[in-house]
Amino acid sequence: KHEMAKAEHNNVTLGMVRDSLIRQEDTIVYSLIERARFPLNPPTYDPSYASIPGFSGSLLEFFVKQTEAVQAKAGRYDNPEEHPFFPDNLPPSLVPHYKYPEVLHPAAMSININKLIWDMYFNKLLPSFVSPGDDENYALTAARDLECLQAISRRIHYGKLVAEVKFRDERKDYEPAIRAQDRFTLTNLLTFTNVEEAVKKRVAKKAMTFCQEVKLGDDGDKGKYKVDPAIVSGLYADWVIPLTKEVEIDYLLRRLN
Ligand SMILES: C=C(O[C@@H]1C=C(C(=O)O)C=C[C@H]1O)C(=O)O
Repeated sequence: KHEMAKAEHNNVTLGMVRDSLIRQEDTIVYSLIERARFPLNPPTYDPSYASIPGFSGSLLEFFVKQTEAVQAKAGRYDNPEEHPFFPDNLPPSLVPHYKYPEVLHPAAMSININKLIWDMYFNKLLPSFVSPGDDENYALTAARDLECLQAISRRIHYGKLVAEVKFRDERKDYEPAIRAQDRFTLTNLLTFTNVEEAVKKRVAKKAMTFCQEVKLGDDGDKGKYKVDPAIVSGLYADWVIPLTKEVEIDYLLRRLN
């Protein structure tokens, strides 16, 4: 059903987890492409745009909170790989409980850095890759924003599984650093610069491939992309990779609790 089911029997490898991270790159790139179909559409984020009875906040916040409530009832957040942006007051799941294997240390449950992801997305990323303007498609715009947020959040919080596999593989190296709560040593242990470089290169290449305007015949206007590939690889370099490592460290610091 998902990577963590395999980890239960200790047969998940770092390579398998990395394969999932690679597959998630596609989802993230495509979600950005779909959001970039719309301009910024500022009223989506303006609390004074719509007066929704019984709700105070922007249309975007309304859309996310309501969507997360429905998805919670459908069982989405029973999956340890999924993290809500508004975890307080989420309704309980209404579906038969799927027994997810206890792969991660229980302390993993308390790790949710979606506030950081939310702020990065709306304050830094969104203005950098969509065109200014307003086409009044606010509900669709909010739906595309949530797709981007959920894809990015899932990838970053996968750092918990990456950290668990690394811990199991090299317990003797990680234990002393965890007991010392030594962030610096943990960061050195879990960092694979060659892998990070490969991630940034591959993401840029995927953006070049997925984002290009496909023309029949050769009418020569090369180089036009739906989303600037440099912005996509910049997202990984500046946010996705650093925040994934933050999750790895937060998880490892709690691993021996
Ligand atoms: C996710 C991992 O941990 C770190 C984070 C990486 C990333 O976010 O892409 C890549 C390599 C590591 O520095 C990994 O080792 O695969």
